[in-house]
Amino acid sequence: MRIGGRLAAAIEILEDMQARHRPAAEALRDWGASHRFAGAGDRAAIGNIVYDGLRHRAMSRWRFGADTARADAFGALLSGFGLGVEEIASKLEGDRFAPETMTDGEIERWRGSDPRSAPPDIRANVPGWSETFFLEGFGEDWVNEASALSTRPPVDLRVNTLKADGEKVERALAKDGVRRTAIARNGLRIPPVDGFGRHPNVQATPEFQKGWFEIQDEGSQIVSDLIFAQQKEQILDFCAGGGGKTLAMAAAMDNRGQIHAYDADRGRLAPIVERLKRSGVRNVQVHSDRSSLDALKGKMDRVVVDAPCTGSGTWRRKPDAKWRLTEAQLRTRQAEQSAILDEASAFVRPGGYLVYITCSMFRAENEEQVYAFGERNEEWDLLSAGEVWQDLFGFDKPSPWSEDLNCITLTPAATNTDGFFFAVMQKLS
Ligand SMILES: C[S@@+](CC[C@H](N)C(=O)[O-])C[C@H]1O[C@@H](n2cnc3c(N)ncnc32)[C@H](O)[C@@H]1O
Repeated sequence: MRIGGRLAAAIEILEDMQARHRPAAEALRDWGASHRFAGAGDRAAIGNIVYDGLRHRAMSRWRFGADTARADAFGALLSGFGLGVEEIASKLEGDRFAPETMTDGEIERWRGSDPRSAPPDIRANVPGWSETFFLEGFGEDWVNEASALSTRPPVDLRVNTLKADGEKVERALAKDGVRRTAIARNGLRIPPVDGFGRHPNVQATPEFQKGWFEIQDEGSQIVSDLIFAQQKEQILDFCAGGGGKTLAMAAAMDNRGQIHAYDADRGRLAPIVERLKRSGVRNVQVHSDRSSLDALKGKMDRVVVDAPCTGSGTWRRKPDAKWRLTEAQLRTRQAEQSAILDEASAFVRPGGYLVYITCSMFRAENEEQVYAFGERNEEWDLLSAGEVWQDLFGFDKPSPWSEDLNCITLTPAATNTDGFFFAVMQKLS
């Protein structure tokens, strides 16, 4: 397919998403199933236009003055791919599969609009309602922080130290352009792709099948490190999901001690079994039944709450989610988070630790939850995650956001990772 056909397909998919309120991955998959002639390269290229269209949606629609899939898709080529107006016109010329090229009116509107004069939420490419929530956490830096969520993400790998080391994996994937991550100790990174490029399918490699590495964003690796899981400890991973952090902790513990992995949603927990096997993890007990946790009350050295959240820290990877999220959903997540913190805290032994993690950028889901928990429960102390950071990563790495060295927030702008929040509290008695 030429660029015109790819652009037309992206517009069709974006229209479908808008009309049926469906996630991008689902709309792309259905389009692929009904257009079997399109090869892997075409699908990836169409995906890039769709995802960049969603990443830059607010600014594209503002500049074109149109709330349309067409504005998203042309905006993707202009802002995401960095193509010029003339360049696009010449690429579409004579292509019978291309959509109508940009009209004089559209070009005039695009060129006549100055992005710097756009309202802050447009410059940040986020929903208007979220401005207040970004402002609470990042103050006058909020537009810079939020707009970094519109960049393309890398693919990050965590070397599974139970089976391999960094050099071994780096050698095996050298042709894929992997390099060491800046902060995470066992991380490798394949940088974001340009233009129509696509990342290699590293999950298809024999090294992945052998369990040498996992796909895990560097931010997720860093917070897994900050949990500071110690060999011989008893740890409850209360929101284990597919086990991303469980696996990282198991490797940090060198398969010693015991991790109990639980999730309220059995479907989300299910993949963990296969992943544990592939990774050679032997110190994890999976609990799909809540009642099987009863015997652990008051006995755990650490309890990890990787809470359900808005996922605003992952908008680089899931830009459709930012346009679907509502303030009401954020409020629902907050209520869940405080209930889960209260429930999970009962498993911590006196002197033990409660770790709270989200992949949200919003203070309302992060510091506010931790401070409110402290007010409800006086026998807990908020510890300095900043000191653990310095012990683990030193002083020469990109710095996370931290009001007081206690809680830590990673962001694409600050640490070049997905957005993550980390806090740890100790039970005094
Ligand atoms: C951010 S995800 C966990 C991701 C996972 N820890 C990882 O690293 O791959 C949050 C998880 O919390 C689970 N969850 C939601 N409500 C819960 C509850 N009341 N108790 C336990 N888990 C819950 C969800 O099913 C979801 O899998």
